[in-house]
Amino acid sequence: MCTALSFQVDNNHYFGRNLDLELSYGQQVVITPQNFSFKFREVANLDHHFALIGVASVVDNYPLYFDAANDHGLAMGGLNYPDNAYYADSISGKDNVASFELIPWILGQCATVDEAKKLLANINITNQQFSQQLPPSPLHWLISDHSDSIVVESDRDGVHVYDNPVGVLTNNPSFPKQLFNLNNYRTISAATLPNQFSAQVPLEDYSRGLGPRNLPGGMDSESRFVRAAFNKYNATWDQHDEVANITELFHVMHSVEQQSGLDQVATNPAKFEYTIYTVGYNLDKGLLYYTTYTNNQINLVNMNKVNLQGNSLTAYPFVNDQAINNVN
Ligand SMILES: C[C@H](CCC(=O)NCCS(=O)(=O)O)[C@H]1CC[C@H]2[C@@H]3CC[C@@H]4C[C@H](O)CC[C@]4(C)[C@H]3C[C@H](O)[C@]12C
Repeated sequence: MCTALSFQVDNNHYFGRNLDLELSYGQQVVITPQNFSFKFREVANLDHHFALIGVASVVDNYPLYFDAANDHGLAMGGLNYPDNAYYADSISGKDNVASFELIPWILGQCATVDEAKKLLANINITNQQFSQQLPPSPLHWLISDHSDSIVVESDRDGVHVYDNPVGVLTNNPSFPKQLFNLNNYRTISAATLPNQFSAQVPLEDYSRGLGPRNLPGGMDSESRFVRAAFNKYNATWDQHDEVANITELFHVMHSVEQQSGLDQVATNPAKFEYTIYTVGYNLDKGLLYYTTYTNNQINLVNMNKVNLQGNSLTAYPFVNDQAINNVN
């Protein structure tokens, strides 16, 4: 399970993502500079492209991105979409892009959601595997720029590119169903509303916080979709203060985190899915902030501190140790 979202506060643009899983793929924070050569299976290679910062497993010097942003402020995350994702064989005349190539192919060339839509117009997401050990993962993708978001789903009936007016994505069911489900929560409110149950039943406003009481609290993907959207739209953002906004972003992301021990893996009952990492990108400045399950401190990696004209990857292992601030 995973959650991703984007939001804007005046001239500041952010993108957040939780990775919820019971195992690690050896992921790190990886910066890909503009002259790193992206070799693709069928579409033309990208020898010169936009620079990327994100979370990836590096295998054979290839960054397999889970989520990333480019130096023009476009961000993208791949989230689990099991049983629905369907990748086809190559089709001649189409842009045949393997599922694991989609993030670098889009972020390497597109500065905006509109440009991504144009590039996606002729796509076929193929079922080629990165390697025998790494078969294709069933994913769908959230793509966001400074003002818009779209969702890409490759289903049995073809590739769909949906406008995403709320800028949130979790997992199953398909995006149109998740978006429709928000209608069921239209009376959830940050304010405590008057008793509408019946004038004949004197119900009391006995506690603060009754307005959003029926916001779903579950770890499942429908609950997280509704909760992430409500919490994002009702969060108190600041026009100017980057630290305040990043702090708020991590509160929203952690409001849909998976606490370890609560989400047992059906196929392996000794394991529990938990929020391995949370990232928050500042899309204007090329910044990647993160926390991990065992390190609540916010860590920052700045893409501009490496030579973005270079041709080799820079990888930073996650800092997983808890940083306790000793006060006395
Ligand atoms: C599993 C994760 C989604 C989290 C999630 O939702 N977990 C629910 C588990 S459960 O379904 O509930 O049991 C997804 C998100 C991004 C994915 C990587 C993308 C790059 C690369 C693509 C290659 O083709 C295969 C290997 C590869 C490293 C991928 C591994 C894995 O698939 C990643 C980590």
